[in-house]
Amino acid sequence: MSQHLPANMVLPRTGIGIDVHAFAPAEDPQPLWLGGLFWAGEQGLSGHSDGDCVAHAAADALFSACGIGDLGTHFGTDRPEFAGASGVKLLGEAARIVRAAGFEIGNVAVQFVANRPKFGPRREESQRVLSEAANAPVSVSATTSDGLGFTGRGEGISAVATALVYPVTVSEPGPAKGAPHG
Ligand SMILES: Nc1ccn([C@@H]2O[C@H](COP(=O)(O)O)[C@@H](O)[C@H]2O)c(=O)n1
Ligand SMILES: C[C@@]1(CO)OP(=O)(O)OP(=O)(O)OC[C@H]1O
Repeated sequence: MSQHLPANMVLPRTGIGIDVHAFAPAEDPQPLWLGGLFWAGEQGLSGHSDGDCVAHAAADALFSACGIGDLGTHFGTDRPEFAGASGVKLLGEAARIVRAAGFEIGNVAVQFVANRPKFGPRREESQRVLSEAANAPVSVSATTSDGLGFTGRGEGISAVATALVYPVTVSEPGPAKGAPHG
């Protein structure tokens, strides 16, 4: 498909990502990693990796924006090297893949749904860690689902993310100033 755009106009591209992880069962407790941070004393999430659904949703939104598949395409659960991998590492790797595919990242916005952990006091810290991983602005917000659904029952955490990317075109260098024409 070809798009007809005015000369010199570059369209940014949006992407979306959703990720959900269940809390690990009491008989197999896990540390909680969320938004790139360790949350001492909080119930952890289960997963092939560290279960950081905020970082995963952000990575998925980046892949979605570029049209280059999703988390499973790049970090499948059949890949032993990603067992226990940190969300920060996966987000950093996703950003590297996105740039290798010819895009730059405008920003990523993530919201997660959970009763706990109480996110507000650590928002800045989380945004700093994730933004450093992506080398682009990542904002994170949180909400409860007012006690409703699996997040309300405390069975797991869900996260949704959007991303904005734009294609990077490497322009040919023009003629040097003063160079003869023709
Ligand atoms: N895990 C969470 C959930 C929410 N917050 C903050 O509380 C605000 C109110 O949440 P409601 O679901 O009751 O609307 C929300 O806007 C967040 O600022 C939080 O810090 N951590
Ligand atoms: C991240 C991967 C890979 O370790 O495993 P999980 O931690 O299970 O996470 P999920 O969000 O289900 O995405 C699939 C995988 O790519």
